[in-house]
Amino acid sequence: MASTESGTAANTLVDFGITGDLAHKMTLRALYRLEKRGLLDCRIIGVAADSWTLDHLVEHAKEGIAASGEKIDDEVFGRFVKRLSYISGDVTDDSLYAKLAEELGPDARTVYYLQMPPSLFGPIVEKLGEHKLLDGARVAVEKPFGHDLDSARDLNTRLRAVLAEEQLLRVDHFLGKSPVIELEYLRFANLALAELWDRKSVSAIQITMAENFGVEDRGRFYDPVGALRDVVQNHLLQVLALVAMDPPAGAGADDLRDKKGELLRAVRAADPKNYVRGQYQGYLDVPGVAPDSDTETFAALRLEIDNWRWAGVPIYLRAGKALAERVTEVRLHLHRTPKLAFLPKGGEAERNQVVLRIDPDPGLRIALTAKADQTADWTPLTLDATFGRELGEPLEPYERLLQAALVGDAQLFAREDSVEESWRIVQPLIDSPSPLHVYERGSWGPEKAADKLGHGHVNWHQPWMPDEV
Ligand SMILES: NC(=O)C1=CN([C@@H]2O[C@H](COP(=O)(O)OP(=O)(O)OC[C@H]3O[C@@H](n4cnc5c(N)ncnc54)[C@H](OP(=O)(O)O)[C@@H]3O)[C@@H](O)[C@H]2O)C=CC1
Ligand SMILES: O=C1O[C@H](COP(=O)(O)O)[C@@H](O)[C@H](O)[C@H]1O
Repeated sequence: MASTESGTAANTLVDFGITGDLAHKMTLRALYRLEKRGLLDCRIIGVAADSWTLDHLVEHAKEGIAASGEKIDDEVFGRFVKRLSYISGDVTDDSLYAKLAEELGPDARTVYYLQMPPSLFGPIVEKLGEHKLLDGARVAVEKPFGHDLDSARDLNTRLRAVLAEEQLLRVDHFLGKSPVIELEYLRFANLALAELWDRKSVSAIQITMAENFGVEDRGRFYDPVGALRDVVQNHLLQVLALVAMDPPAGAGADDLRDKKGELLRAVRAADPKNYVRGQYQGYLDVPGVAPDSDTETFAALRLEIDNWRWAGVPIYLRAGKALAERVTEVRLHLHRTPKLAFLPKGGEAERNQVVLRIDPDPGLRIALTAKADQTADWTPLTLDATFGRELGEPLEPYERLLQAALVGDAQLFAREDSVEESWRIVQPLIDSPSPLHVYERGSWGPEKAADKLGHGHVNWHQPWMPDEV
């Protein structure tokens, strides 16, 4: 196994897949933005199959960065380009690694970033090992990490045969989102939140990831995957781990990851009876989708956590494409207060809620109840904070993750145990998928999701949307 120097800043980023879609849409822009902030301190060696010239790659990068809405500063872009070189070749071919070794030279402290088809993660890492290119290096691999529990275990075994766990960074871009990172601080640095964060106060947790667009041009990728594997197994369960874990005992990457792993271990394997699958009308016409596809574009499920903090609190997750809004949020419903005689109508007020909006326009809402003068009834009262306004503009997820990979901070990457536990949790839903319900584009998914999962608890709440400007 290669030796590890986790924590040592890299001076070289080898970007496998630099000509691909993710690079074009997101990661080249993230590197450019790091350059603009003065946070990029390495050379970048791009690797892909295309026999492009460096000039072609530079033009392609510039066009992709501009198309993402980023205003390009020529001086910054010039500095960024000076860092770039490009090697073309097939990653299954040994000659590529000979070229790479020559380009790296003896002094490289390298991060290999694999934004590549996942079937190539194993072969690339093994070739790097065979060519003795892994000593002191880190390897960041994109999602998905496996397509079920067995394949995730196999991939772990294969990668761990040549890499120490500290060298392996499993990317989940949700872990780079600032409100997701903020969860740990908000929860544990504020008594006002910390004291109500358990089953004594919380009656249900709902996590929603809604997208108001369909699969568009990604049919070939999406159809064999579906919503459960695409975003629930990874993004939503990672968020749940941060929402529900106990406080880490220290500041190290493993202190946090220990607590996340512990929480996920306490989540019961999902029950197919508490799972609703949907497919939006028109999905079957998307190019690349099988004409009789049974793939879900919507998944809603109820989970339970067997520990002292959360026993008996239903955890609802839902994610879908072509829904009414684009919004991702975490919502805690608190218990009802007693029916006190002096309160309006002597009746029940709405439950208080705590909402963390992850996207768009991250923020925190506390939903309370008041009685306005002159009225005989309850009036909702919300206390809202918008992080952008209060806390300043954050790094974008890929800026943060690429920078963390380069400086050797593993905290924002998923560890082996949490990835495998997440697959264990959703595996029964993969093995026994529930029936598929077709839903209208622009709706909130199949009505079944509300009926079937909500009964006896709380129904899905309309997400908190940013104010119209
Ligand atoms: N696209 C997205 O929005 C997202 C993608 N991801 C993940 O990122 C990874 C990459 O996805 P994406 O960019 O969409 O994929 P693409 O198919 O667009 O790009 C794949 C890259 O891999 C290169 N490649 C493929 N096979 C070989 C080979 N044998 N030898 C050398 N290079 C090769 C391609 O080079 P060439 O073009 O020259 O053939 C290309 O640069 C995947 O794991 C995906 O799941 C994660 C989140 C979002
Ligand atoms: O990983 C993925 O995430 C995106 C959503 O990411 P976001 O940062 O825009 O919320 C999702 O659209 C895609 O299907 C999935 O592969």
